[in-house]
Amino acid sequence: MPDAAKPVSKSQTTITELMIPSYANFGGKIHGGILLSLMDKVAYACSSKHAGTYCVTVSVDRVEFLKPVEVGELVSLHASVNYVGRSSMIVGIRVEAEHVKNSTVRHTNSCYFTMVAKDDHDKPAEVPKLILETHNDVRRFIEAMHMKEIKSRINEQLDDVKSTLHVNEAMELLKKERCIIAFKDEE
Ligand SMILES: CCCCCCCCCCCCCCCC(=O)SCCNC(=O)CCNC(=O)[C@H](O)C(C)(C)COP(=O)(O)OP(=O)(O)OC[C@H]1O[C@@H](n2cnc3c(N)ncnc32)[C@H](O)[C@@H]1OP(=O)(O)O
Repeated sequence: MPDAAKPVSKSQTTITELMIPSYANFGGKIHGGILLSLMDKVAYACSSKHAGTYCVTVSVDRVEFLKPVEVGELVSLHASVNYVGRSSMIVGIRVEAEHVKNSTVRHTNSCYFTMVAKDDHDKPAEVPKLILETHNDVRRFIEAMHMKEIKSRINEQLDDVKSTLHVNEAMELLKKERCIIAFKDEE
């Protein structure tokens, strides 16, 4: 019988990994794909601890590589379940890069992974309720509720734009953009 509720603290997970030279891109900085893969790993570990089942990644929000990560730094990814629905969980991930020699820690990114728990038949499975033990837990839960709502509004608006867009009529919008229209013969 799965737990009816679990505290946020029970599934909080941190992964720390040394950034080795083979993780670097042509510019010598750590490849974004490596960081994304670590984020996926920690989101999976954290969500499956909460759910007690296999989980899948459904959606990734607010991944922005604003500060490069260097070879030799220790990257720590701190994950916690911020919000639960019926089968979905929003996992917040804080990424920090530590330069061991000069003892500096930089916050490089915070992002949000939506994970869904699956049962043995590959169907979405109900997850335990979340026990909010601190004011931070409550703040993150409420922020996630807002995030979900804003995202759904943005998705609706984008669908609306796509379904009502008439390219020939909208070309006027391109006048100030840095693009050149050069149609080749279209079949
Ligand atoms: C460079 C080196 C590489 C090395 C590499 C190593 C990588 C090391 C990683 C290891 C870590 C392992 C990680 C394994 C995990 C995967 O990798 S999973 C692979 C990628 N993900 C998938 O395949 C998921 C595919 N999608 C699905 O299976 C289905 O769409 C889902 C997610 C089950 C949803 O199914 P559905 O029939 O729509 O079910 P439905 O009941 O409508 O929705 C279920 C829930 O999903 C939510 N949902 C549905 N769509 C969305 C959406 N778009 N956004 C948000 N929520 C949604 C619903 O709101 C609902 O939530 P609740 O109300 O239940 O809370």
